[in-house]
Amino acid sequence: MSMRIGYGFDSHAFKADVPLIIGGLSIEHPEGLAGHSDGDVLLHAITDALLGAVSAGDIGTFFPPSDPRWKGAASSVFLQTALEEVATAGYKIVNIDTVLVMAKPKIVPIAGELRESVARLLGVKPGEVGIKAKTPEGLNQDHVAVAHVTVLLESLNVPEPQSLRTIAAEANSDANAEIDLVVKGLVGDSRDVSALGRKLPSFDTDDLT
Ligand SMILES: Nc1ccn([C@@H]2O[C@H](COP(=O)(O)O)[C@@H](O)[C@H]2O)c(=O)n1
Ligand SMILES: C[C@@]1(CO)OP(=O)(O)OP(=O)(O)OC[C@H]1O
Repeated sequence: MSMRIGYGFDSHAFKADVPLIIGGLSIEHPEGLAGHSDGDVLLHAITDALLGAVSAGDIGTFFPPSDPRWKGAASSVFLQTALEEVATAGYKIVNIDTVLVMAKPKIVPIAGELRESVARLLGVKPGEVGIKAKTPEGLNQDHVAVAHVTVLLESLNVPEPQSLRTIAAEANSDANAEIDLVVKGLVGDSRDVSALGRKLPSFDTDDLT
């Protein structure tokens, strides 16, 4: 089994009169996050962490901010593409850990809901998602939301070539037994069908002496 680690970061400025969406969750707050898309800072950082873990580029290479198709888009669309890249590379998520940095709103009271939302979007259990928060103390960034994300992946369970051979051999012998049964059903037990499908000499071998 092989493991991969990914790291993602994003930041968005707060903006009046837009909905605040973090981790796919609508949060009651007087301001939302500015962005070309819905500005979901956490889903953008998770998307980059997943893409980075499988060396598949970053969110902007798949969804350029210059492309009008992504104006106001739900960030779950970006996340879905990153999940497909992870699966195509032959990996699945082990766990994910996050830090949100913002002065307001307080994250801890809604951390449970955030975990549920992110876990649902990722197709993992809530216990595999960590949500933590910090204020931007001393950074003079009270009007900005920042997200840091790490993700751990492990390779999908692909059978070893040896067990594939065993599966093929078993399937083959099952098929042979089934053919024997069908032939017996058709011609009855009076004929020996065990040699059907095998090459036999067309002359009597006793004649060889
Ligand atoms: N937006 C936030 C920021 C912080 N918290 C919680 O407060 C704790 C103290 O934060 P400091 O940045 O002052 O160290 C932090 O550990 C979080 O539990 C929060 O809920 N939401
Ligand atoms: C998500 C994209 C999609 O156009 O735009 P934004 O919502 O502006 O988000 P950002 O994290 O600044 O940039 C990544 C872009 O790909």
